[in-house]
Amino acid sequence: MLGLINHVVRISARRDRTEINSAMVDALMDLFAPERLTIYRCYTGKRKTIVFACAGYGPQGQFLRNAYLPDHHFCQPIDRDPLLRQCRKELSAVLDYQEDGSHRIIFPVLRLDEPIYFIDLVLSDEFSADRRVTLMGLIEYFGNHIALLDYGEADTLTGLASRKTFDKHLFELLGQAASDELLGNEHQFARRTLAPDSNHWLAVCDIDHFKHINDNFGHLIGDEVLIMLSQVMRQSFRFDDQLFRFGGEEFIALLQPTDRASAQATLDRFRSDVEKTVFSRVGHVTVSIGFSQLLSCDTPTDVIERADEALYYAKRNGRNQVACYEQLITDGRLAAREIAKGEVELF
Ligand SMILES: Nc1nc2c(ncn2[C@@H]2O[C@H](COP(=O)(O)OP(=O)(O)OP(=O)(O)O)[C@@H](O)[C@H]2O)c(=O)[nH]1
Repeated sequence: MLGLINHVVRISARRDRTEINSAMVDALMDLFAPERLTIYRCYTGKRKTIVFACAGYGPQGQFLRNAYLPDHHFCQPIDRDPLLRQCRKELSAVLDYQEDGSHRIIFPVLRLDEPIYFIDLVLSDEFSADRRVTLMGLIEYFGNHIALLDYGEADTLTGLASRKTFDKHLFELLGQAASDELLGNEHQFARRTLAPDSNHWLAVCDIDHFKHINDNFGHLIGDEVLIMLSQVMRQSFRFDDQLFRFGGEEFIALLQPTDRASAQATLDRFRSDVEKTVFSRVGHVTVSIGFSQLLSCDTPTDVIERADEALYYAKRNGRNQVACYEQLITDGRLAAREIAKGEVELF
Protein backbone atom coordinates (compact mmCIF):
# COMPACT_ATOMS: atom_id res chain seq x y z
CA MET A 1 0.00 0.00 0.00
CA LEU A 2 2.81 2.40 0.95
CA GLY A 3 4.54 1.66 -2.38
CA LEU A 4 1.36 2.53 -4.28
CA ILE A 5 0.89 5.78 -2.37
CA ASN A 6 4.50 6.80 -3.01
CA HIS A 7 4.04 6.28 -6.75
CA VAL A 8 0.76 8.21 -6.79
CA VAL A 9 2.51 11.09 -5.01
CA ARG A 10 5.31 11.04 -7.62
CA ILE A 11 2.86 11.01 -10.55
CA SER A 12 0.80 13.80 -9.01
CA ALA A 13 3.90 16.02 -8.71
CA ARG A 14 4.48 16.02 -12.51
CA ARG A 15 3.04 18.72 -14.78
CA ASP A 16 4.14 17.48 -18.18
CA ARG A 17 2.83 14.51 -20.16
CA THR A 18 6.30 13.06 -20.82
CA GLU A 19 7.22 13.26 -17.14
CA ILE A 20 3.87 11.80 -16.07
CA ASN A 21 4.44 8.88 -18.46
CA SER A 22 7.88 8.34 -16.97
CA ALA A 23 6.49 8.24 -13.42
CA MET A 24 3.70 5.91 -14.57
CA VAL A 25 6.20 3.47 -16.13
CA ASP A 26 8.19 3.47 -12.86
CA ALA A 27 5.01 2.73 -10.89
CA LEU A 28 3.84 -0.08 -13.18
CA MET A 29 7.30 -1.68 -13.31
CA ASP A 30 7.74 -1.52 -9.56
CA LEU A 31 4.26 -2.67 -8.57
CA PHE A 32 3.44 -5.23 -11.29
CA ALA A 33 6.81 -6.24 -12.85
CA PRO A 34 5.42 -6.77 -16.38
CA GLU A 35 7.52 -8.56 -19.01
CA ARG A 36 6.63 -5.79 -21.45
CA LEU A 37 4.84 -2.50 -21.05
CA THR A 38 3.79 0.18 -23.53
CA ILE A 39 1.96 3.44 -22.89
CA TYR A 40 0.35 4.51 -26.18
CA ARG A 41 -0.99 7.97 -26.88
CA CYS A 42 -4.02 7.65 -29.12
CA TYR A 43 -4.96 10.10 -31.89
CA THR A 44 -8.45 9.63 -33.29
CA GLY A 45 -8.57 11.06 -36.78
CA LYS A 46 -11.21 11.48 -39.47
CA ARG A 47 -10.02 8.42 -41.39
CA LYS A 48 -7.88 6.38 -39.04
CA THR A 49 -6.77 6.11 -35.45
CA ILE A 50 -3.02 6.32 -34.79
CA VAL A 51 -1.20 5.10 -31.69
CA PHE A 52 2.19 6.40 -30.58
CA ALA A 53 4.31 4.25 -28.25
CA CYS A 54 5.53 7.07 -26.02
CA ALA A 55 6.86 5.21 -22.98
CA GLY A 56 7.33 1.72 -21.63
CA TYR A 57 9.62 -1.23 -21.11
CA GLY A 58 10.76 -3.68 -23.78
CA PRO A 59 13.62 -5.99 -24.75
CA GLN A 60 16.00 -2.99 -24.78
CA GLY A 61 14.90 -1.82 -21.32
CA GLN A 62 12.90 1.24 -20.37
CA PHE A 63 12.11 3.85 -23.04
CA LEU A 64 10.65 7.36 -22.91
CA ARG A 65 9.79 9.66 -25.82
CA ASN A 66 8.52 13.24 -25.93
CA ALA A 67 4.77 12.75 -25.54
CA TYR A 68 4.01 16.03 -27.33
CA LEU A 69 6.02 15.33 -30.50
CA PRO A 70 5.04 11.92 -31.84
CA ASP A 71 7.98 10.31 -33.63
CA HIS A 72 6.71 8.57 -36.78
CA HIS A 73 9.04 5.65 -36.20
CA PHE A 74 6.95 4.68 -33.21
CA CYS A 75 3.49 5.52 -34.56
CA GLN A 76 1.20 3.05 -36.27
CA PRO A 77 -2.43 2.77 -37.34
CA ILE A 78 -4.29 1.03 -34.54
CA ASP A 79 -5.69 -1.54 -36.98
CA ARG A 80 -2.24 -3.14 -37.31
CA ASP A 81 -2.61 -4.58 -33.81
CA PRO A 82 -5.77 -6.70 -33.44
CA LEU A 83 -5.85 -6.52 -29.62
CA LEU A 84 -5.44 -2.73 -29.59
CA ARG A 85 -8.14 -2.51 -32.24
CA GLN A 86 -10.45 -4.67 -30.12
CA CYS A 87 -9.76 -2.48 -27.06
CA ARG A 88 -10.56 0.64 -29.10
CA LYS A 89 -13.80 -0.95 -30.29
CA GLU A 90 -14.97 -2.26 -26.91
CA LEU A 91 -13.66 0.72 -24.91
CA SER A 92 -12.84 -1.60 -22.01
CA ALA A 93 -9.92 -3.78 -20.89
CA VAL A 94 -9.11 -6.70 -23.20
CA LEU A 95 -7.08 -9.81 -22.46
CA ASP A 96 -5.19 -12.26 -24.62
CA TYR A 97 -3.42 -15.46 -23.50
CA GLN A 98 -0.03 -15.91 -25.19
CA GLU A 99 1.45 -19.25 -26.25
CA ASP A 100 4.22 -19.05 -23.62
CA GLY A 101 1.68 -18.89 -20.78
CA SER A 102 1.95 -15.15 -20.24
CA HIS A 103 -0.99 -12.88 -20.91
CA ARG A 104 -1.36 -9.50 -22.49
CA ILE A 105 -3.84 -7.05 -21.06
CA ILE A 106 -4.70 -3.61 -22.48
CA PHE A 107 -6.59 -0.89 -20.64
CA PRO A 108 -8.00 2.16 -22.42
CA VAL A 109 -7.88 5.61 -20.81
CA LEU A 110 -11.05 7.34 -21.97
CA ARG A 111 -12.18 10.93 -22.38
CA LEU A 112 -15.79 11.52 -23.46
CA ASP A 113 -15.97 7.92 -24.68
CA GLU A 114 -12.86 8.30 -26.83
CA PRO A 115 -9.59 6.59 -25.94
CA ILE A 116 -6.74 9.04 -25.34
CA TYR A 117 -4.21 6.48 -24.06
CA PHE A 118 -3.80 2.71 -23.93
CA ILE A 119 -1.77 0.93 -21.23
CA ASP A 120 -0.54 -2.36 -22.68
CA LEU A 121 1.08 -4.92 -20.34
CA VAL A 122 2.41 -8.45 -20.77
CA LEU A 123 2.35 -10.27 -17.42
CA SER A 124 3.91 -13.63 -16.70
CA ASP A 125 1.55 -14.95 -14.05
CA GLU A 126 -2.12 -14.86 -13.23
CA PHE A 127 -3.31 -11.72 -11.57
CA SER A 128 -5.10 -11.85 -8.25
CA ALA A 129 -8.35 -9.90 -8.06
CA ASP A 130 -6.72 -7.52 -5.57
CA ARG A 131 -3.82 -6.69 -7.86
CA ARG A 132 -6.18 -6.22 -10.75
CA VAL A 133 -8.24 -3.71 -8.79
CA THR A 134 -5.03 -1.87 -7.76
CA LEU A 135 -3.88 -1.74 -11.39
CA MET A 136 -7.24 -0.43 -12.59
CA GLY A 137 -7.26 2.21 -9.84
CA LEU A 138 -3.76 3.38 -10.78
CA ILE A 139 -4.71 3.64 -14.46
CA GLU A 140 -7.86 5.57 -13.58
CA TYR A 141 -5.79 7.94 -11.46
CA PHE A 142 -3.33 8.39 -14.37
CA GLY A 143 -6.25 9.29 -16.70
CA ASN A 144 -7.67 11.79 -14.20
CA HIS A 145 -4.29 13.46 -13.74
CA ILE A 146 -3.82 13.78 -17.53
CA ALA A 147 -7.36 15.24 -17.78
CA LEU A 148 -6.50 17.85 -15.14
CA LEU A 149 -3.29 18.71 -16.95
CA ASP A 150 -5.14 19.08 -20.26
CA TYR A 151 -7.77 21.22 -18.61
CA GLY A 152 -5.05 23.60 -17.44
CA GLU A 153 -3.37 23.68 -20.86
CA ALA A 154 -6.45 24.00 -23.07
CA ASP A 155 -8.25 27.10 -24.28
CA THR A 156 -11.59 26.99 -22.45
CA LEU A 157 -13.71 27.99 -25.47
CA THR A 158 -12.29 25.76 -28.22
CA GLY A 159 -10.42 23.03 -26.33
CA LEU A 160 -7.31 23.60 -28.48
CA ALA A 161 -4.00 24.14 -26.69
CA SER A 162 -3.89 27.64 -25.24
CA ARG A 163 -1.51 30.58 -25.68
CA LYS A 164 -0.10 29.69 -22.26
CA THR A 165 1.42 26.42 -23.48
CA PHE A 166 2.59 27.72 -26.84
CA ASP A 167 6.09 28.88 -25.83
CA LYS A 168 6.88 25.57 -24.14
CA HIS A 169 5.81 23.59 -27.23
CA LEU A 170 7.63 25.92 -29.58
CA PHE A 171 10.89 25.65 -27.59
CA GLU A 172 10.59 21.85 -27.77
CA LEU A 173 10.18 22.04 -31.55
CA LEU A 174 13.07 24.50 -31.86
CA GLY A 175 15.21 22.06 -29.87
CA GLN A 176 14.21 19.29 -32.25
CA ALA A 177 14.94 21.52 -35.27
CA ALA A 178 18.40 22.29 -33.84
CA SER A 179 19.20 18.62 -33.22
CA ASP A 180 18.03 17.72 -36.75
CA GLU A 181 20.36 20.44 -38.01
CA LEU A 182 23.27 19.08 -35.93
CA LEU A 183 22.70 15.53 -37.11
CA GLY A 184 22.29 16.76 -40.66
CA ASN A 185 19.53 16.36 -43.20
CA GLU A 186 20.80 12.88 -44.00
CA HIS A 187 19.77 11.73 -40.52
CA GLN A 188 16.47 13.60 -40.80
CA PHE A 189 15.84 11.97 -44.15
CA ALA A 190 16.61 8.48 -42.83
CA ARG A 191 14.59 8.99 -39.66
CA ARG A 192 11.35 10.10 -41.21
CA THR A 193 11.70 9.51 -44.96
CA LEU A 194 11.36 13.20 -45.64
CA ALA A 195 12.50 15.33 -48.54
CA PRO A 196 15.97 16.73 -47.73
CA ASP A 197 14.64 20.31 -47.60
CA SER A 198 12.03 19.52 -44.94
CA ASN A 199 11.47 21.97 -42.09
CA HIS A 200 9.05 22.74 -39.30
CA TRP A 201 6.66 25.56 -40.18
CA LEU A 202 4.59 27.95 -38.11
CA ALA A 203 1.31 29.26 -39.53
CA VAL A 204 -0.85 32.06 -38.13
CA CYS A 205 -4.51 31.78 -39.20
CA ASP A 206 -6.88 34.69 -38.72
CA ILE A 207 -10.63 34.78 -39.44
CA ASP A 208 -11.49 37.44 -42.03
CA HIS A 209 -13.78 40.28 -40.96
CA PHE A 210 -14.53 38.63 -37.65
CA LYS A 211 -15.57 42.00 -36.20
CA HIS A 212 -18.48 42.07 -38.71
CA ILE A 213 -19.58 38.64 -37.48
CA ASN A 214 -19.65 39.85 -33.87
CA ASP A 215 -21.32 43.12 -34.84
CA ASN A 216 -23.98 41.48 -37.05
CA PHE A 217 -24.74 38.31 -35.09
CA GLY A 218 -23.53 39.00 -31.54
CA HIS A 219 -20.64 37.61 -29.48
CA LEU A 220 -22.32 34.28 -28.69
CA ILE A 221 -22.59 33.42 -32.37
CA GLY A 222 -19.04 34.76 -32.79
CA ASP A 223 -17.93 32.27 -30.14
CA GLU A 224 -19.78 29.49 -31.96
CA VAL A 225 -17.80 30.34 -35.12
CA LEU A 226 -14.56 30.05 -33.12
CA ILE A 227 -15.61 26.63 -31.81
CA MET A 228 -16.60 25.38 -35.27
CA LEU A 229 -13.39 26.71 -36.77
CA SER A 230 -11.35 24.77 -34.21
CA GLN A 231 -13.25 21.62 -35.20
CA VAL A 232 -12.49 22.18 -38.89
CA MET A 233 -8.87 22.75 -37.89
CA ARG A 234 -8.66 19.44 -36.00
CA GLN A 235 -10.14 17.57 -38.96
CA SER A 236 -8.00 19.27 -41.55
CA PHE A 237 -4.50 18.97 -40.04
CA ARG A 238 -2.53 15.82 -39.40
CA PHE A 239 -2.59 14.22 -35.95
CA ASP A 240 0.96 15.32 -35.15
CA ASP A 241 0.59 18.99 -36.17
CA GLN A 242 0.13 21.10 -33.04
CA LEU A 243 -2.81 23.50 -32.93
CA PHE A 244 -3.32 26.48 -30.65
CA ARG A 245 -5.84 29.23 -30.13
CA PHE A 246 -3.50 32.15 -29.82
CA GLY A 247 -6.07 34.68 -28.69
CA GLY A 248 -9.20 36.30 -30.11
CA GLU A 249 -9.81 35.03 -33.63
CA GLU A 250 -6.18 34.05 -34.22
CA PHE A 251 -5.02 30.42 -34.36
CA ILE A 252 -1.58 28.88 -34.77
CA ALA A 253 -0.53 25.61 -36.39
CA LEU A 254 2.95 24.16 -35.86
CA LEU A 255 3.55 21.79 -38.74
CA GLN A 256 5.75 18.71 -38.53
CA PRO A 257 8.72 18.71 -40.93
CA THR A 258 7.78 18.97 -44.56
CA ASP A 259 8.93 20.91 -47.62
CA ARG A 260 7.55 24.35 -48.45
CA ALA A 261 5.23 23.17 -51.23
CA SER A 262 3.61 20.55 -48.95
CA ALA A 263 3.22 23.08 -46.12
CA GLN A 264 1.53 25.45 -48.59
CA ALA A 265 -0.76 22.62 -49.81
CA THR A 266 -1.69 21.60 -46.22
CA LEU A 267 -2.59 25.18 -45.31
CA ASP A 268 -4.47 25.71 -48.57
CA ARG A 269 -6.51 22.58 -47.84
CA PHE A 270 -7.42 24.00 -44.42
CA ARG A 271 -8.28 27.40 -45.95
CA SER A 272 -10.49 25.66 -48.49
CA ASP A 273 -12.11 23.40 -45.81
CA VAL A 274 -13.09 26.54 -43.89
CA GLU A 275 -14.46 28.22 -47.02
CA LYS A 276 -16.65 25.15 -47.76
CA THR A 277 -18.03 24.85 -44.21
CA VAL A 278 -21.43 26.31 -43.40
CA PHE A 279 -21.12 28.06 -40.03
CA SER A 280 -24.73 27.62 -38.83
CA ARG A 281 -26.31 31.11 -38.53
CA VAL A 282 -23.39 32.97 -40.12
CA GLY A 283 -23.04 30.97 -43.35
CA HIS A 284 -19.63 31.10 -44.98
CA VAL A 285 -16.48 32.34 -43.31
CA THR A 286 -12.95 32.66 -44.66
CA VAL A 287 -9.48 32.70 -43.13
CA SER A 288 -6.20 34.32 -44.13
CA ILE A 289 -2.98 32.50 -43.30
CA GLY A 290 0.68 33.54 -43.11
CA PHE A 291 3.44 31.01 -42.51
CA SER A 292 7.19 30.84 -42.08
CA GLN A 293 9.94 28.31 -41.53
CA LEU A 294 11.15 27.63 -38.00
CA LEU A 295 14.86 28.42 -37.68
CA SER A 296 16.88 26.81 -34.91
CA CYS A 297 18.10 30.29 -33.80
CA ASP A 298 14.51 31.64 -33.56
CA THR A 299 12.80 32.90 -30.46
CA PRO A 300 9.00 32.47 -30.50
CA THR A 301 8.67 36.20 -31.29
CA ASP A 302 10.97 35.96 -34.36
CA VAL A 303 8.99 33.28 -36.15
CA ILE A 304 5.60 34.72 -35.18
CA GLU A 305 6.62 38.12 -36.52
CA ARG A 306 7.61 36.61 -39.89
CA ALA A 307 4.38 34.60 -40.15
CA ASP A 308 2.43 37.71 -39.12
CA GLU A 309 4.06 39.76 -41.90
CA ALA A 310 2.95 37.14 -44.41
CA LEU A 311 -0.53 37.14 -42.83
CA TYR A 312 -0.84 40.91 -43.20
CA TYR A 313 0.27 40.59 -46.79
CA ALA A 314 -2.55 38.06 -47.35
CA LYS A 315 -5.02 40.43 -45.63
CA ARG A 316 -3.89 43.43 -47.71
CA ASN A 317 -4.13 41.44 -50.91
CA GLY A 318 -7.70 40.20 -50.76
CA ARG A 319 -7.90 37.81 -47.73
CA ASN A 320 -8.99 34.13 -48.00
CA GLN A 321 -5.45 33.14 -49.03
CA VAL A 322 -2.23 31.57 -47.77
CA ALA A 323 1.05 33.51 -47.94
CA CYS A 324 4.54 32.15 -47.26
CA TYR A 325 7.01 34.66 -45.79
CA GLU A 326 10.06 33.11 -47.50
CA GLN A 327 8.28 33.02 -50.86
CA LEU A 328 7.26 36.69 -50.52
CA ILE A 329 10.90 37.61 -49.86
CA THR A 330 12.15 35.56 -52.82
CA ASP A 331 9.55 37.21 -55.06
CA GLY A 332 10.53 40.68 -53.81
CA ARG A 333 7.02 41.32 -52.46
CA LEU A 334 8.32 41.79 -48.89
CA ALA A 335 11.66 43.20 -47.71
CA ALA A 336 13.85 40.80 -45.69
CA ARG A 337 13.77 41.57 -41.96
CA GLU A 338 16.83 41.99 -39.78
CA ILE A 339 16.91 39.12 -37.31
CA ALA A 340 17.89 39.39 -33.65
CA LYS A 341 21.59 38.75 -34.18
CA GLY A 342 21.80 41.64 -36.65
CA GLU A 343 22.14 39.28 -39.60
CA VAL A 344 19.85 39.51 -42.59
CA GLU A 345 18.01 36.26 -43.24
CA LEU A 346 19.12 34.64 -46.47
CA PHE A 347 17.01 32.32 -48.58
N1 LIG B 1 -17.00 36.41 -30.14
C1 LIG B 1 -15.72 36.65 -29.83
N2 LIG B 1 -15.07 37.69 -30.43
C2 LIG B 1 -13.79 37.93 -30.13
C3 LIG B 1 -13.10 37.11 -29.21
N3 LIG B 1 -11.82 37.59 -29.14
C4 LIG B 1 -11.73 38.66 -29.98
N4 LIG B 1 -12.91 38.88 -30.59
C5 LIG B 1 -13.26 39.93 -31.55
O1 LIG B 1 -12.60 39.71 -32.80
C6 LIG B 1 -12.65 40.93 -33.54
C7 LIG B 1 -11.36 41.08 -34.32
O2 LIG B 1 -11.51 42.18 -35.16
P1 LIG B 1 -10.34 42.85 -36.01
O3 LIG B 1 -9.01 42.59 -35.31
O4 LIG B 1 -10.72 44.27 -36.26
O5 LIG B 1 -10.24 42.04 -37.32
P2 LIG B 1 -11.35 41.52 -38.35
O6 LIG B 1 -12.67 42.19 -38.19
O7 LIG B 1 -11.34 40.02 -38.24
O8 LIG B 1 -10.75 41.98 -39.72
P3 LIG B 1 -9.54 41.36 -40.56
O9 LIG B 1 -8.68 40.54 -39.60
O10 LIG B 1 -8.79 42.54 -41.07
O11 LIG B 1 -10.11 40.52 -41.65
C8 LIG B 1 -12.88 42.04 -32.51
O12 LIG B 1 -14.17 42.56 -32.73
C9 LIG B 1 -12.82 41.33 -31.16
O13 LIG B 1 -13.71 41.88 -30.23
C10 LIG B 1 -13.81 36.02 -28.60
O14 LIG B 1 -13.29 35.24 -27.78
N5 LIG B 1 -15.11 35.84 -28.96
